[in-house]
Amino acid sequence: MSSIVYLSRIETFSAAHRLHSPSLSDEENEKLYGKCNNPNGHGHNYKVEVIVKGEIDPLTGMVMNLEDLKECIKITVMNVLDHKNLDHDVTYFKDIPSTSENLAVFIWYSIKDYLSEKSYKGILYEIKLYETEKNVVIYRGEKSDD
Ligand SMILES: Nc1nc2c(c(=O)[nH]1)N=C([C@H](O)[C@H](O)COP(=O)(O)OP(=O)(O)OP(=O)(O)O)CN2
Ligand SMILES: [Zn+2]
Repeated sequence: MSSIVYLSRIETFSAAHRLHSPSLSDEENEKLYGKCNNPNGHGHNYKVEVIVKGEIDPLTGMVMNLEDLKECIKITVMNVLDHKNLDHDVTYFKDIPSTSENLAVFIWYSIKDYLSEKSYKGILYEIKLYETEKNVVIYRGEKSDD
């Protein structure tokens, strides 16, 4: 019987954003998001933890080569999000608010697609995104029924 192990890597990136929903009026946005709706935005030093899950390969002793995970995060997260304005530089956030919840889902699908192309299909287990030291979002690819 093979052991199932969770392997994790953490990276940090800096990005600016403004919480603003295009479906709401300016007044409603200001009321809902408060200081985070500041028209000129604000920034965070985000921390993202990417966790993969799988059997230990008996030949290599690894669930996944960490060099591959490092490269994956560099291409899907760092190159796309680090030192960027999420709302202006990332098309995904053109029409949806750049909350941590939406950002975690964006990162999940970017990493999932990358890993699938690299023969690591189904290995992604969890994205844990720290917007601040106190505000943390977890996404595991789950969807509601509706
Ligand atoms: N559900 C969510 N609520 C909020 C989000 C979010 O992404 N999802 N984001 C924000 C702001 O962007 C930002 O995170 C708020 O920062 P801040 O209040 O400074 O962060 P802290 O809570 O860590 O700081 P305190 O000093 O403890 O207030 C707002 N809401
Ligand atoms: Zn913010």
